[in-house]
Amino acid sequence: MNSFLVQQDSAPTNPTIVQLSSATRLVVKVGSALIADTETGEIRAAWLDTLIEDVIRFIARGQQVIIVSSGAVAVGSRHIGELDKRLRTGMKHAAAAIGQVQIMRAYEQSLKRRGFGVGEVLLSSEDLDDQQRRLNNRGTLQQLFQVGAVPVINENDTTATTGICVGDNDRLAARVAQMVDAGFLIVLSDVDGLFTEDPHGNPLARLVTEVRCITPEIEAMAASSPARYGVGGMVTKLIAAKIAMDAGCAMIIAKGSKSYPLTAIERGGPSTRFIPLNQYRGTYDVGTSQFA
Ligand SMILES: Nc1ncnc2c1ncn2[C@@H]1O[C@H](COP(=O)(O)OP(=O)(O)O)[C@@H](O)[C@H]1O
Ligand SMILES: N[C@@H](CCC(=O)OP(=O)(O)O)C(=O)O
Repeated sequence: MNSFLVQQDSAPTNPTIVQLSSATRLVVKVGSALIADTETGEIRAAWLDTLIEDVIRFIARGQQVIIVSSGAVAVGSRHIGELDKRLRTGMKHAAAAIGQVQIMRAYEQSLKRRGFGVGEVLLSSEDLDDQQRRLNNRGTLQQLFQVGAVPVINENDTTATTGICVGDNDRLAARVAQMVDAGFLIVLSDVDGLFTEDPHGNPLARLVTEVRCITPEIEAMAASSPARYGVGGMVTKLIAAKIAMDAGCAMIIAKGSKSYPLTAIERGGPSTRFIPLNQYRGTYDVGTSQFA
């Protein structure tokens, strides 16, 4: 049997409803193009409100939700008049420092309207590599849940340079999911999921709805990002999927640009689901590495 299923017809829905309610803990990763308008760099506050409503609904049913949010550079660039250019490292740090404040303010305002607080957690690669730091971060996240604050994580961009950074929030989110033993990592992006090729390059590319094993064939589908602020494209999302699946966490990639993006996934909207071995209900032949 194939290790992935390609959606063959034009119906924009998944055949299986995703049971997000089954997880105690979820990590939701928000891509730059969702939080910041791609043309103006302005925060998409109305959209953010609908995401937060979804998050609060999950919390109300007893789940813990951690948000990993990109967008600091995209939002900050607008404030330093560099929206149209690829930024040099120093300028990127400045943009991130400015943008991060704006983003957190938007999360805070939206959560406050619903009676919740927000906790900003900025992580570097050392925070994830070092066991003691990982334990400290886990503890902090747990405390935030207890006091009714939703953790919003980003990479500590002002200190991140090549070699000492995670580099993209797909991997960061996967490592956070691993750190907190999340049941689901939901990657909200500007595409419905993994396609057989970059759909922006080939409109005939087909959506892959389910991946049980990241084979070289799957890896060959992924390209990097043509977007101005997106980092890594599908390449880093597949690396993230590997990290998550190895940790027993299912990962979902879905387009998050419309209102209530988590509700859309739960209602069976289009997505790619990466299912780890421990959640797969069929049989797996270790000898042939095949699913049946
Ligand atoms: N096989 C593929 N399937 C879907 N998207 C792909 C693929 N290969 C490359 N991409 C690109 O990846 C982009 C999403 O990644 P990115 O721009 O980094 O978004 P985000 O900000 O959500 O992380 C898509 O817009 C698409 O152009
Ligand atoms: N830490 C960066 C995000 C980098 C990143 O991975 O962006 P994206 O590919 O849009 O998730 C920022 O906040 O601008």
